Amino acid sequence: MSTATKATERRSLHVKAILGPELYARLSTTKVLLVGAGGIGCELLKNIVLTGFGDITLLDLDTIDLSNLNRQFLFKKKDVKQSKALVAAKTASAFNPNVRITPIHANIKEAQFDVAWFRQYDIILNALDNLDARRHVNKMCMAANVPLVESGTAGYLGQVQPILKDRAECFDCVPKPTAKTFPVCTIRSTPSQPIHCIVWAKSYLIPQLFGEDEDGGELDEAEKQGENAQEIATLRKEAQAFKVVRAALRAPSDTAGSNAAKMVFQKIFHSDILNLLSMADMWRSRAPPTPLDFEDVKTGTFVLNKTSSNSNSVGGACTTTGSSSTKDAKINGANGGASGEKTLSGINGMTPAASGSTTNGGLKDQRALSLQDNLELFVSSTNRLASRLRASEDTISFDKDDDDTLDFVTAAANLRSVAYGIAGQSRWEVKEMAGNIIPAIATTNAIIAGLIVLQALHLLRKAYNSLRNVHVQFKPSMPLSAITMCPPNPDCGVCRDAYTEILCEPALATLGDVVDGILGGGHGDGTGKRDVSVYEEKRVLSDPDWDDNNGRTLESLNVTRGKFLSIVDEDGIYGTIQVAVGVLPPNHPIDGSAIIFPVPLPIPPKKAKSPSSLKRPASDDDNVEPSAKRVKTNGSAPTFSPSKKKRLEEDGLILVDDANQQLDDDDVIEID
Ligand SMILES: Nc1ncnc2c1ncn2[C@@H]1O[C@H](COP(=O)(O)OP(=O)(O)OP(=O)(O)O)[C@@H](O)[C@H]1O
Ligand SMILES: [Zn+2]
Repeated sequence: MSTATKATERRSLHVKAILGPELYARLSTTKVLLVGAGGIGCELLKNIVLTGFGDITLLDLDTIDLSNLNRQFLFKKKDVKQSKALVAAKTASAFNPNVRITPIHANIKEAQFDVAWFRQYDIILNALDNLDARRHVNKMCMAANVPLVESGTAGYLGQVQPILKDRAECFDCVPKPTAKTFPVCTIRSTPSQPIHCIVWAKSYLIPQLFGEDEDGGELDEAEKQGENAQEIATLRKEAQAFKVVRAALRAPSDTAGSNAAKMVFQKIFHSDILNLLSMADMWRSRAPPTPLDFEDVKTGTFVLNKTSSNSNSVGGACTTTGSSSTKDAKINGANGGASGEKTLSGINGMTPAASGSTTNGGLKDQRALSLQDNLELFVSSTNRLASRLRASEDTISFDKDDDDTLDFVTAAANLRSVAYGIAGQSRWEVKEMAGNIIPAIATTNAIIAGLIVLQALHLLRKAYNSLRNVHVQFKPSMPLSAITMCPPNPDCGVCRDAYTEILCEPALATLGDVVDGILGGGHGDGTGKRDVSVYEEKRVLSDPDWDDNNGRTLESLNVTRGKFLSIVDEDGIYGTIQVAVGVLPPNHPIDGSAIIFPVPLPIPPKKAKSPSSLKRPASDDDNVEPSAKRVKTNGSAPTFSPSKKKRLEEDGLILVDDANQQLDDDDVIEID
């Protein structure tokens, strides 16, 4: 026996003693899937290897970034840009010579990872950082009936949730916390905090300048609806002005394009602010903004309190009750002493490293930026983005890791902050706020990874009474709270559905054949032919009054491997049947049937509810009813031209027209 093997044996003595010989022996053949090799994933991989799990599949779609190295300790600097799954598997294999780790560099949502693939595992451990992937794995685990341990951390906070179909709540049983919301007016007209300016730059300005062109359709529509004509005229003027600067940003750099950055600046920080000032009602209870002037800022002669003289009231009063902005802010060295009295430093927003200086101390990203710094950054980042548009990119959207967009958002948000007398932010802070980043804490990840293993062991032992939802919380008196599992939410649109699977050739199987086959001919099976609607995600493929797609193949409807058909009972008597689409086995005869149906057919549970409370198949982000009254589709996903509001909402923000408006709690903040 080699020395290494002896050392491993010695080390496993403790684990064996704790787990007992039976469970310990079982672990070596237990097939575990670990999804995510990031902060939690690295800790967890180390834990399960050392616990004695012998057959691990590790899946992650990403490559290693330099910024991962502070906490994802399975990676070294030389590994940057390599696959996380491959490197983590290689590093952790050395911890136990008996472990087999199969790395997969892929997205867990890919079609190849269908229900049959999930079913091969004894347990699945999630170490993900986004809701979409979490929801996907949760649903696949419901379909495959495999236990799952879900987890997440956000700074000092963390959570572990064991999930087992029919026994405990699934990930979607409980609505997630509502996203941070801002009234539209606060973002568009009356910001009072740095975050308002950052959201404006990231979610409004970037799409306006670098996103898809707006067709003005929504204004035509608003006009038809008889909305305030004057306000619509103002918005049209604004849209027209955006068209001009958009064109300049795309024009060759030796023509109008050379001046594009200045044009954008003058439009958004001068003309638009003058327009806003003309709405006198808006500034009755709050300090008005100050228009900025490009040349004055550039030459250092800009004076902050140079207010607008235009005071025509055109209404448009905003219902938001934003606090008035403080106008005694100072511009930090902005004017090179030209006026002396106006200096806007980072004020509250300044990091210690940056305090007192614009040029020295701390990391480059953490220093406070002067007004002139911001102007320079604005011009250079606008020019960089414009040259990308001219070169090849049709549209550019914000990405915290895209330096050009981050620089642009930093500069634009800070310039707007100057206009509104709000504290400026360092690039670092803007990245954190715009990217919704909560700094990851390695210790929290480590605690959570340990708790995941404990819950996984309970699941494998079938010690269901020992399962707990565990929270790591910021309470010194009780840093951990363990909550007894709740039964599934009877209204959950994911785990209360009946899951089944067909194996088929999607190019031959028709929608009608699949649905008829699943419903079956009579009692004791799929409960027979009845009025149903059929969906794929949010697409309606058929309903009792519309069967145009029934003769079409699944392939032509884009319902292929890894996807689900949801069969919803229109009378509200039975629960929804979720039909997972899988592939025919390799030995299936060429002249065999195009569809293999499950035996026995699924029996959807009877619902206690009235037809009026019909629930659509769960989806991740809207509250549309399930019935066939939704957008019908011939197979391709419906396309929208999202309004500005919608786009802002897609950024994770719910925009309300009025600060008092009630919100649905369907939207969620992700924790990572
Ligand atoms: N759909 C997915 N399929 C596979 N892996 C995924 C998927 N979504 C997220 N992941 C992986 O989950 C891991 C989450 O880890 P973590 O929260 O530490 O994120 P990170 O990207 O490493 O760090 P940061 O976001 O702070 O830069 C990441 O490695 C990410 O690539
Ligand atoms: Zn559920």
